Amino acid sequence: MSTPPGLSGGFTDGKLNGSAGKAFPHIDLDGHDLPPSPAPSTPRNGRKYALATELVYTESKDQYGASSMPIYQSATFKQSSASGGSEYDYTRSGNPTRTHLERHLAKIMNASRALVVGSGMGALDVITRILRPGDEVITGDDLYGGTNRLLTYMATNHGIIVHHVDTTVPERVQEVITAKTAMVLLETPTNPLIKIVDLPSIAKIVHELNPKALVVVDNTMLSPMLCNPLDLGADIVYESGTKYLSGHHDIMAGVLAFNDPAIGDKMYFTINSTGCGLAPNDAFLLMRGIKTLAIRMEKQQANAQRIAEFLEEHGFRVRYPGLKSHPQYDLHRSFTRGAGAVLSFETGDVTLSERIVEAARLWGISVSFGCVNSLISMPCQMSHASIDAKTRKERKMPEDIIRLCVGIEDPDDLIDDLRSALVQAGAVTVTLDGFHATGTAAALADVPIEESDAAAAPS
Ligand SMILES: Cc1ncc(COP(=O)(O)O)c(C=O)c1O
Ligand SMILES: N[C@@H](CCSC[C@H](N)C(=O)O)C(=O)O
Repeated sequence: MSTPPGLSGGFTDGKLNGSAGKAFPHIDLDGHDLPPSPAPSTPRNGRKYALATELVYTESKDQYGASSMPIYQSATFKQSSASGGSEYDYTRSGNPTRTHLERHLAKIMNASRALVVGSGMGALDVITRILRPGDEVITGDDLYGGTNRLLTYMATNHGIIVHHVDTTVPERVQEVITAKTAMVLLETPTNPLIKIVDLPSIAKIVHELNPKALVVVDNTMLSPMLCNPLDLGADIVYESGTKYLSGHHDIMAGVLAFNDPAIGDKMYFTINSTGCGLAPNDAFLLMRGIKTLAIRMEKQQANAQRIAEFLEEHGFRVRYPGLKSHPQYDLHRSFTRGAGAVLSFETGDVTLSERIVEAARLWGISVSFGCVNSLISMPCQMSHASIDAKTRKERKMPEDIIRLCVGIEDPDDLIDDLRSALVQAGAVTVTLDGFHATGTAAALADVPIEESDAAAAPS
């Protein structure tokens, strides 16, 4: 699949695409040529320029022409008459700073409308409120722990039937679609096993078999810089603005985007009714973060590629879609513009993984990702701990898996710190020629990822 129209300015494997710039000179990657960018003047949903340009380009509607939209820190607005006549009345219903951000997001997400709420989970909550008892939801068997928790809550308390299937195989989704399927919820790459879900194929299957079912995509792992699910057949795209979009881990935010006005109206109704819209101050910070998304993602992704290659070269089995060894390397490239900055690897031993994580100095032990500083975590004990141990085992989530979320630091510093942590933890054998993964970690590297994932697929 070629790059969708209007999406020039993306990049992959540390290389910028088209007119947006040149590869970082210190990155020696075996780069891949992207399809040529469409003419940058192709207008689409109000976009004229390459994405990197559109991220920073805003048309301020501020009365004083402020170059950065001010924070309208006001709960209420004076109306010109008792019967209305003013654009805003109350910040729960709408606020100029929030509207400015929403219009900007709609533009960069190729949507006709975008809305912002207090967190990524808040966005999913707004979406799932359209479900009714008896409705069926199809989703993955490897997905963010909080998403799993909310869907489990819906199933337990609101009569929603949730099917967890291996969404990396479109036929598994096809097998469970019925007239009752109201929603197919997809995440790609999956968190934390970094499996790739074929969004265009699944969206096509779902719309053919049940035109009423909504295809919902969580784009948190890629951001609009690397993927525009609405162009690939999604009806609703949402993401955690806490991650790449804001980029500094200083706010929580959630973003929703759609093209169908009826969907937008329903989502807005819920946001206004429940009062979960993003506060003006956070809207300001999110807007500020978005302007540097291209440059942050470019650096984070280039760093992630270096780290993934470093680990693989030293005998670890690494899950990262920028590596040719990833079983779905070509599929990922077919509908995205880069591999992102989250990767995971296994050691085969929980205690060993704990030792590595705790020996790291530069890498902070923290949940979340998409931020300027690099993080290391053990998903089964941290981000995915809300999935109970029995379910984790059934879904064959490796308890020892280590997730790395790569930031913008100097990559040599990150590699040095990781190397020291591996040595200190006893995860590698050091020889005069260098060092190599040892014991179970080394043995794991001999088992192709597709084999262990196939073993993990629920029957
Ligand atoms: C893939 C994914 N989706 C959604 C969320 C939820 O976002 P938030 O933490 O902003 O609620 C997270 C992380 O929290 C995530 O990793
Ligand atoms: N204690 C939190 C954990 C948040 S995980 C954040 C992020 N999505 C990640 O994958 O690291 C919770 O229970 O939700």
